[in-house]
Amino acid sequence: MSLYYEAASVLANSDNAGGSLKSRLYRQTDLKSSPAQLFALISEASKWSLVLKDVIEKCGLLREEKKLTPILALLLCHDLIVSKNGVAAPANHVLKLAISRHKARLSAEFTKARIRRGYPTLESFRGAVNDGALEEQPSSGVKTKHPRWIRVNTLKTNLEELITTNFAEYEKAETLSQVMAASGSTKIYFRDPNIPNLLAFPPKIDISKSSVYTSGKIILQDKASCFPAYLLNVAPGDGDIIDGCAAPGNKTTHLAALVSSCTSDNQKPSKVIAFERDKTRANILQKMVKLAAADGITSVKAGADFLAASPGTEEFSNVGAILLDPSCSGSGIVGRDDSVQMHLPDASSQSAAVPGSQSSKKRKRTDPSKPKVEPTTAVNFALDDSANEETPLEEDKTSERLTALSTFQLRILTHAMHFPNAHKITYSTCSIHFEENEGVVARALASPVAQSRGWRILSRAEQVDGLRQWQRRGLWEDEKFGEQAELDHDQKQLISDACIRCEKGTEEGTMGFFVAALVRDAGPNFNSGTATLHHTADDSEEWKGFDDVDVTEDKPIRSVSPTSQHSKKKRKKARKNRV
Ligand SMILES: C[S@@+](CC[C@H](N)C(=O)[O-])C[C@H]1O[C@@H](n2cnc3c(N)ncnc32)[C@H](O)[C@@H]1O
Repeated sequence: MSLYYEAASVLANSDNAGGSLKSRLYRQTDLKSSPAQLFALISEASKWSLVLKDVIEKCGLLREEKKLTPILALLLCHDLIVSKNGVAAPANHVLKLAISRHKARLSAEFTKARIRRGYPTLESFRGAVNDGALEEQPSSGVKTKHPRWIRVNTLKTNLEELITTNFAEYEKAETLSQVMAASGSTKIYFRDPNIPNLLAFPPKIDISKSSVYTSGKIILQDKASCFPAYLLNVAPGDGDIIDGCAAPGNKTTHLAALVSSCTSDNQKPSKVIAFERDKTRANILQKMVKLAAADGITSVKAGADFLAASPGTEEFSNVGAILLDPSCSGSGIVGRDDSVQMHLPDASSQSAAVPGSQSSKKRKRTDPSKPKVEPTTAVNFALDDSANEETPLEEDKTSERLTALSTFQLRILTHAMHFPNAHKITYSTCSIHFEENEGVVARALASPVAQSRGWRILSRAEQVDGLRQWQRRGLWEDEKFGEQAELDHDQKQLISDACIRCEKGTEEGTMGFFVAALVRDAGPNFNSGTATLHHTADDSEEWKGFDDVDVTEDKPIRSVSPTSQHSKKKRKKARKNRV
């Protein structure tokens, strides 16, 4: 199948696959074209689609070329008249022939469209399109821009070096809102006040081809996604650290950087042990770890299920901290390629402009003196947090699915509590749902393992500087917890205040996110050696049954709710001592 047919089929998404374009391409294994090439074609064509839709309609292309669907026409027209590389097909290819015979008319209409919009040169037109200046505003009139967050990879460079070399031409902005409102070509950055070594750049900055990215000196990581590793507050003597659900590896490499920065020469170096159950994603994880120069510190357990790791074994005897970022609904993800919205030409359109139609309306003029910005034809696959979810489920918010996910998440969290020398855990999701967030944390705190091992929530006052000051905290939804009678107001208040939330579409410029830290005050060696899952003295029969649930996100989950599995009495007693 040609590149264009493949791109059209991905866009048509006839299987109704969930997730962003990038994650769909990333998952599809039967593609002939490279996912990166397909992504570049689709995202570039989408940027121009508002313009090209008019051009195609004015030429009456779809009436004359019956072989072309609106999507194919748009992709081909983009490559024929916008892309510097032209149509990527042999000269006698049926699609190339179909589009090429209209080149003169399409080019003429394209020129008229440019002049009508007030751009004297093609380069100024390209610049405006790349900056998103031609994008339609939503009907609300409010368009939230999401900054491009960049974490400086301190395993390879440092912040000072980066801003005096790679970003030497960039000016420091005073506020995040300045950056969020800036065009992609504006050279400014904002230094984040909450997370060290984190910078925000204008939303449309294209960094994926730059050597600073391809060399691993920077990681494209949303601010919220930096919270878990930082909240873990890695300290000398913490021992090894597990990342239980690691791919693609943004938090793993962040952890490795933090571990490395607090390890002194005379100390036994700590290791990051990164579990990833999915083999394909584990490959990406391995690449990311290597690129970030975290491979010396990190041991990747490719294809390994964290739930199958036996806490009591020698291999994990030195594990002091655990980061858990399990699969979730992905409802907080801000897909950067959400902007892959094609304005498709109407097949029945006439060659003359329809009065009052979009095509005949005047478009906003932007400053044509803006510096030239080349459109990206990059085939470099920039990996950011939109790839964190292997099966994002934005559309799927049914309570049944949330119950299944939270059952799995609770299982992961309680499993981590069994590691004999672990004394801190962070639990995070990129979900906005209470059931996957505060609900899981509250239920984990009430579990027998939490009770017997002394796990409690890390209060806001105890949190690391930067996150303690973060204003957006957890919430409590009685009706979704279903066991509210057993937690009093103060306990709910303590949990929600200790939990950290981020909301997408706000002036904080983050994705939707949740994180909480759980700690054991007794510290390392507490209860040492007693924990082996399913065989601990502290696991009640009910919780053992619960631990046995076979949970994979790809299949429906056997419905075993902890509510049905527990005697209310036991849970009430447990909760009383907890929180
Ligand atoms: C939300 S993603 C993690 C994103 C990652 N922490 C990052 O920041 O780049 C969840 C990952 O956990 C993996 N996973 C889910 N269940 C697992 C398990 N039981 N053991 C190991 N990995 C698991 C999934 O395959 C997926 O790659």
